[in-house]
Amino acid sequence: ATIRRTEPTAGSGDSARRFGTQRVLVEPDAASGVAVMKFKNPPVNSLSLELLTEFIISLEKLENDKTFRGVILTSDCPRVFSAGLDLTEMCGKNPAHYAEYWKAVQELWLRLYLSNLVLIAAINGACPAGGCLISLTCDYRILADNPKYLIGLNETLLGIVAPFWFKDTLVNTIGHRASEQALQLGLLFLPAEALQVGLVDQVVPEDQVLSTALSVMARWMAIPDHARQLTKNMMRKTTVDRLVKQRDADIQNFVSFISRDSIQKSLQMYLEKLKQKKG
Ligand SMILES: CC/C=C\C/C=C\CCCC/C=C/C(=O)SCCNC(=O)CCNC(=O)[C@H](O)C(C)(C)COP(=O)(O)OP(=O)(O)OC[C@H]1O[C@@H](n2cnc3c(N)ncnc32)[C@H](O)[C@@H]1OP(=O)(O)O
Repeated sequence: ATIRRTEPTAGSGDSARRFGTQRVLVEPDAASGVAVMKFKNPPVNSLSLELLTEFIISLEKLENDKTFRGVILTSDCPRVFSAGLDLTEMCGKNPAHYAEYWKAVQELWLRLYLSNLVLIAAINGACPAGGCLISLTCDYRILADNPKYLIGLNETLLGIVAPFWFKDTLVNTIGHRASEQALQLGLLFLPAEALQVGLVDQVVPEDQVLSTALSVMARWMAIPDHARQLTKNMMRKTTVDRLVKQRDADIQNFVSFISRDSIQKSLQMYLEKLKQKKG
């Protein structure tokens, strides 16, 4: 993927020179040190290998540019934040592909979860499974108050299982008992329920998600970076190290699990159901 610069937005000067890749738009505002990263992989921002790769490249570019201290993650696709992992990457492929794909999923989580940036999820659409995981890696989550925008780790509804580091991220957010129930039942929460259980930090009208994210960002960026970053690291490093210590085993575990005939059948059936739903 190549990072492309696009023309500055009208009347904004250099600080809003947009850049990004085909599937990840980056709208940086150097003056405030905040960049907005938008997933743009229509129709539902499914986390394909390409999107994961481009996301990692764009995130790394922002982390290496000391101008930026905070990033807001949001969607350029209407009604959907992200539909989660791209199911077509996990069925009908070969073990080598599954391994490559899972390594990219791990990489995205590792980079987001321990990022030195302030990360705020401006959730402007449905946020199941892998989409929910991305929002959980952020420091703060704002969800649009729309009953269609469900959020949760619903993997069991597909007949698959969220791996331990998905589980750990949820437990770190909503606690063990709430996570135990949510993961086993594959719960997708309505905005009010997500707020109540602590899965999101704020629920606001749809047209206020981004402005709310910007004002929350200002509050987080008022904290001296070094102190905040060390504190974030203290809170999250044990969780991250659990995966780092067994990344290859986790990949092998994924490949053997996803390659099972029964799992392949569940995923195919689930994809078919998604397509019938439209018919
Ligand atoms: C012990 C454990 C060991 C190892 C680990 C084991 C397994 C690893 C996996 C565990 C982690 C998995 C995480 C995941 O993210 S799995 C993906 C789960 N995602 C979902 O369940 C969401 C499915 N999608 C939806 O519910 C809806 O699409 C959504 C997001 C609400 C939007 O609805 P709508 O706007 O009506 O759009 P459509 O449903 O019509 O979809 C449009 C189009 O997109 C296709 N599509 C939707 N979601 C996905 C997806 N996740 N991947 C690929 N494609 C998707 C859909 O089929 C439609 O396609 P079409 O061709 O008909 O246009």
